[in-house]
Amino acid sequence: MGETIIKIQNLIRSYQMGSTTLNALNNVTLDFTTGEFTGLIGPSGSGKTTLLNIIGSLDLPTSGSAEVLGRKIETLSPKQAAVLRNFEIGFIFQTFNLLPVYTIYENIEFPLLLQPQLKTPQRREMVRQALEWVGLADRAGSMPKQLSGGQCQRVAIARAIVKKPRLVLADEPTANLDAQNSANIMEIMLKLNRELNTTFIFSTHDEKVIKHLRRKIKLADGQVVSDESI
Ligand SMILES: Nc1ncnc2c1ncn2[C@@H]1O[C@H](COP(=O)(O)OP(=O)(O)OP(=O)(O)O)[C@@H](O)[C@H]1O
Repeated sequence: MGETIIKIQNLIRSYQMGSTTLNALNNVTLDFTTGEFTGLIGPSGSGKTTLLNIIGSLDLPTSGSAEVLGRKIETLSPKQAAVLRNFEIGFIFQTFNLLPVYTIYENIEFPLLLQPQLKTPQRREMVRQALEWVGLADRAGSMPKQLSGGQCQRVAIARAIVKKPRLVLADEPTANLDAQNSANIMEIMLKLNRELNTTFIFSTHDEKVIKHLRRKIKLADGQVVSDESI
């Protein structure tokens, strides 16, 4: 059993829609430990992205608490939340979110520039290593538009892991990929999980992701309806 790194307690995230309140998350209590390879699974609108966003300190609970890597998300100032994200959490999105006017190298280097203590030679070595992890060492000088969708997602993975975060949050990472590319990026993430013990939490309804998960948390209408580990 690994160390508990995320503790979610009685979490509610609601949105006011005119006179009605919609509970995107409705009393969620969950723990996550180091080295998990876990998915939040559920139909559209079940609250997967909302939960990932709160864990990633991109959003705040309405009530309840979310403790992530020793910090209570609901108590962080915007600056403290940014520090947590910049230093300790990697993000992967379904739309890749690469910066189109920068090279692949620069895209991967970008999160390292937010850590001023890292000097150029260190950054260069870290980017080189991340490119190798995802099999794109020969494309450092390319622009995102010269790469396929699968290659762009591999760049996004490299960007997420270049700072060796303890936690990677991946929101529907295979949504825009075909079967072969999905298998490929899952293989890369499994390898990172195995070799660096990086904790991965996915939001997904893709069977190509689900079949690799060691823990499956099903959400429906903002609530946890099952939580199974193999
Ligand atoms: N900014 C917002 N304002 C109002 N309602 C919102 C907002 N963001 C999310 N919601 C609502 O919260 C609920 C949960 O949304 P969420 O995006 O977390 O679902 P999801 O499971 O990730 O869905 P999908 O698989 O489609 O991405 C939905 O009913 C959604 O409409």
